[in-house]
Amino acid sequence: MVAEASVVSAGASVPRWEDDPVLTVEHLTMRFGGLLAVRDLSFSVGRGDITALIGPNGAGKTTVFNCVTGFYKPTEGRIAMRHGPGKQEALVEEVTASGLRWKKEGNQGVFLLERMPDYEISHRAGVARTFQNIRLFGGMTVLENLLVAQHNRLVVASGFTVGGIFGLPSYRRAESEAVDKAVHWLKQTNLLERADDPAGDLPYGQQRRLEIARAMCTDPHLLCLDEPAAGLNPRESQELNELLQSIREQGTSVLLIEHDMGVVMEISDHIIVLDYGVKIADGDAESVRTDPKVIAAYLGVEDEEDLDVPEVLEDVIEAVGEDAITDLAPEPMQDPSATAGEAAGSSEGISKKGSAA
Ligand SMILES: Nc1ncnc2c1ncn2[C@@H]1O[C@H](COP(=O)(O)OP(=O)(O)OP(=O)(O)O)[C@@H](O)[C@H]1O
Repeated sequence: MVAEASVVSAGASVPRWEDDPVLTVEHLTMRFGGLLAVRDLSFSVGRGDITALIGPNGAGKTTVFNCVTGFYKPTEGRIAMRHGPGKQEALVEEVTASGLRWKKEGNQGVFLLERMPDYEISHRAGVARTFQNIRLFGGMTVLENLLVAQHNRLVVASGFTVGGIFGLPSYRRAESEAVDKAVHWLKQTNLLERADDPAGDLPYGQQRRLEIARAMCTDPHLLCLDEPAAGLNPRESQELNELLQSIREQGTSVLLIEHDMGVVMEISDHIIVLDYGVKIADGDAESVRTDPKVIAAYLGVEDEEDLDVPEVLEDVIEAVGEDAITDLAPEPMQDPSATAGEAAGSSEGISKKGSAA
């Protein structure tokens, strides 16, 4: 059950994700040579929400993920991650103007991800990700994979080796906390029984869950998942839904790219739809599901098809030109019993559909 999608703020209804965003993407553009993969894209990811980024193949979803997680440097745009509640507009503007990459003040913090290298994005800004293709250490055990994810913290606790070699109490404490955290996420992902098995021996669905567990061991503020349901059977997809909802309940915001609409519509608080690198819809599941632009993008509907022009007529138009057949076309049939309003309504429906494609 997803939470209420909007809050009333200063008398106006503002979507919750605009009011308390963990991440804002503003005017993001990404070019690859002559190819414009993402064009002037802006959206917010609400704190504590599951947000889905969807769209047909090649729409630019992974490119957006790669910009957010520092694998690509955007051509233009600002990507602001926030720790602590609220929009923190003043702090965002201050960091932007100062040329700094990030700034923390008490329990608040702003991180401009487009200025940060990928390791700082995960380590400082608290953004973790998984990939379309599973990237585990196949020869290590399941537990070791989760301890490697906490390597930075353990290295610091070891005083950069000395404490680890001599087994200082601070290191032993950090090591035991790391194991506790790993066990917590092994339980959450139903993998505790496989803790000592090589990760490469796990079935595909379990490897996907292990990737999520590994990302969660870094205590992220934002978990980015690239097609987590790809290749899962229906039972595994259902388990994934439950896992992601439980991650949200434990306070981590989730941003996911997903083609499985069953997963997206069931668990998402907020959905952003891309097509050809441009945002075509942004709202809750219900508004996106029924948006004609989204339906058209997914079905690959062209204007003419949308208006029910038969394929043969398109061929004729191509052969003789549109002007030549306009004169021949009969007047549209009208039900004599229809009122003027109904007739106007039906033509408006068509024009809306047409403009939506
Ligand atoms: N490194 C790159 N160099 C050149 N072109 C790229 C690169 N990465 C992505 N593209 C192009 O950018 C466009 C968007 O690709 P992207 O992978 O972001 O789409 P997507 O929505 O994630 O697609 P899919 O659902 O198939 O994964 C595509 O035309 C793709 O070929």
